[in-house]
Amino acid sequence: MIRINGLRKTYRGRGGDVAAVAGVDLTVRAGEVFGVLGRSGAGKSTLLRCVNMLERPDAGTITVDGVDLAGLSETGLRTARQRIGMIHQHFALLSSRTAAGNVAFPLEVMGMPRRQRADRVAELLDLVGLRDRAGAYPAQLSGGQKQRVGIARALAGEPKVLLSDEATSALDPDTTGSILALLRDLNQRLGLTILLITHEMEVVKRICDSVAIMSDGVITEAGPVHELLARPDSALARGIFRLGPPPVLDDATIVDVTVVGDGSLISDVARTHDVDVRILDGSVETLAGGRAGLLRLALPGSPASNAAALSQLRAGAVAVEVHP
Ligand SMILES: Nc1ncnc2c1ncn2[C@@H]1O[C@H](COP(=O)(O)OP(=O)(O)OP(=O)(O)O)[C@@H](O)[C@H]1O
Repeated sequence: MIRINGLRKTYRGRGGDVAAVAGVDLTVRAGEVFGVLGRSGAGKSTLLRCVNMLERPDAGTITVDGVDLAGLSETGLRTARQRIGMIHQHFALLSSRTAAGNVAFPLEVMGMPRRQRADRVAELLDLVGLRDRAGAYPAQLSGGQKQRVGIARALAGEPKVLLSDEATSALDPDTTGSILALLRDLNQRLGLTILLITHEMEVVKRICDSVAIMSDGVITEAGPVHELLARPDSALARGIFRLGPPPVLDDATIVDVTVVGDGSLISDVARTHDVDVRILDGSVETLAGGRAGLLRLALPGSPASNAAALSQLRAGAVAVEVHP
């Protein structure tokens, strides 16, 4: 749905040049929630703003739903942008307009007739659970309600893609949870592809199917969350599952096992090989709706004597690391 190739954007300033995006390739598949995770200054906003050409890249191509954005005229770009919604950290609502008025704004720009517009606004406010606040001004709305208005407005042009620029960073944890749940729901109900940027691992854990980790203008790791968890050197896995250094135990095999699902693999292995598996430590998370965990196990005896049990673990787990 979104293809980014060789993207570069450098800001030139008196203090020197800043390569905000220094060569990025990314593919976001249709219907997925894709998160770009990184610290402040990593280049995430610049990357996102290039995807709807609010920022003109210095080099590289961006294709959204098969359309190469760089090749479009200003008029072509305006049309393409209607198919790419965007929501913002600080909501960017017009304070002089009600919730309904804010949602109506892009429809007015599109030239939709008044009667049809009123119906569409009601439908959009319904979609985000805010019909009863249609007449409220932004100053009368909570942060979560403002973001719901922002989401309704972003969906006005029936976009296929929604860009989210730190949409929950200004919200408290409970409200963050409800906005993330809404985004997930819209993703599933409307088949909406969502590309979001965030500095919060929690956002990735809650709704992302795929993730890219960005640092100093480049992507250091990218892919579906469950595939990244299977990579032994994954920074995502290290960020999600935090275990301390393994203890030193005599005559035991210590093994870290990444599992998805209900973790029944561990009891299967214990039963099949009649081995007294102990769980020394563990971290279990719900990721994009599914369970995943990193469990640190101790099996009595050496790795060689546990070869059969280890091979069953390798066959059933996402990743297995045996400590020397
Ligand atoms: N308009 C601009 N002019 C000059 N430098 C800029 C501009 N926008 C961003 N930068 C610089 O580019 C780098 C990347 O910024 P960007 O905002 O894309 O990062 P970010 O990961 O989104 O961080 P944050 O979450 O703090 O916005 C930073 O060093 C920033 O100072």
